Amino acid sequence: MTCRVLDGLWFVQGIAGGSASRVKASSPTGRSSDIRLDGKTVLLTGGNTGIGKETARDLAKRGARIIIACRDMEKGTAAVKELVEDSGNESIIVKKLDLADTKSIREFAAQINDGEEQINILINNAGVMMCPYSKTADGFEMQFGVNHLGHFLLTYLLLDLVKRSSPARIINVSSTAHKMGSINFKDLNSEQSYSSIKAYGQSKLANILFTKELAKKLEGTGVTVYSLHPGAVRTELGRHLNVVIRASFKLFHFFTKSPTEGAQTSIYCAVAPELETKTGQYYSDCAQVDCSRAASNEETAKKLWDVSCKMVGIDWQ
Ligand SMILES: NC(=O)C1=CN([C@@H]2O[C@H](COP(=O)(O)OP(=O)(O)OC[C@H]3O[C@@H](n4cnc5c(N)ncnc54)[C@H](OP(=O)(O)O)[C@@H]3O)[C@@H](O)[C@H]2O)C=CC1
Ligand SMILES: CC1=C(/C=C/C(C)=C/C=C/C(C)=C/C=O)C(C)(C)CCC1
Repeated sequence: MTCRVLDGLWFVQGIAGGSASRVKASSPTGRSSDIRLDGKTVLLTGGNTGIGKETARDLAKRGARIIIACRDMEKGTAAVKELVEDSGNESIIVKKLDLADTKSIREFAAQINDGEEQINILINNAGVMMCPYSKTADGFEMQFGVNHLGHFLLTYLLLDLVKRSSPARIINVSSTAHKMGSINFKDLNSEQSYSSIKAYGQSKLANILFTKELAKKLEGTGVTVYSLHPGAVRTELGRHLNVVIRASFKLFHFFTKSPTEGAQTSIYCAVAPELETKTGQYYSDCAQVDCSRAASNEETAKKLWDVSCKMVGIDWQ
């Protein structure tokens, strides 16, 4: 089977991407991608809907074994049924993972480490955006807890398996919203004051800082790491946006991407051969792009790493 995902799809650089121009979504070399993933295993968080489900669909069509990690088993089972039917790939499974609970993350990782022989591609995709103030089971602000700390701990717990599966890739789905955030070390959990948009920005900035620091630590291991902005994509992520903003997104439908289009940069980071020698970079519309200065600050990245270790109770040098 040949899958041509990068060819023939026209992407919209979303409103959140800063430009409304249409760009051709092709790899830097302009090649379409018919890469196969037979014999490879992909683990993807939040794969029951949105960008995650479309990423899973594509990678399943390439022959990979797919593990969808999601918090709602009913939704996850429905997604697996749909993806198996569509792709003809029966090697798609769902496992329970609630990133808002470190106990669930540890249980999930233990099951994967016991039951799986390899993880060649780990896609940290799940996310929550601009929710009303709430805390995870461990008392972390929800967006920082799920989007950053949950994936930080998950990656740590799966890393030996990922390393043993090298060449392997870790992909962190961030956002251009990282530009609106800063890491507020004095109040990471937004207990003193909460802005839902700043907290989202902080969590997405943390995704990029984590990517860069992890890439350095993994140099020479055969495991490469990427972060990305998928574009402004019509998914359930906007469920907490107010009605006016949602209506504007509907009105300016032309400037947003479908979930299939929004999945392309994740797929690109997962399969593009030209990325094999690259690590730690940030991508958008299937091309490497610059992230903010704050996201390139090595001191902040190191400090965030150390604080994150303390918060989730691990020693990760
Ligand atoms: N849509 C967009 O325009 C943009 C999206 N992104 C990023 O893309 C990624 C995917 O988002 P998108 O597909 O749009 O959003 P969706 O809301 O459609 O999907 C998010 C997924 O994350 C899951 N999730 C949320 N909280 C948890 C949790 N505690 N534990 C496990 N899974 C959880 C959701 O599960 P459930 O179905 O149960 O809620 C869902 O499967 C996110 O990281 C987001 O920040 C970045 C920039 C723009
Ligand atoms: C909820 C919802 C919508 C909006 C989703 C949006 C607007 C998501 C934007 C996310 C961004 C920009 C994230 C950046 O990191 C639609 C499609 C209008 C349809 C109705 C339901």
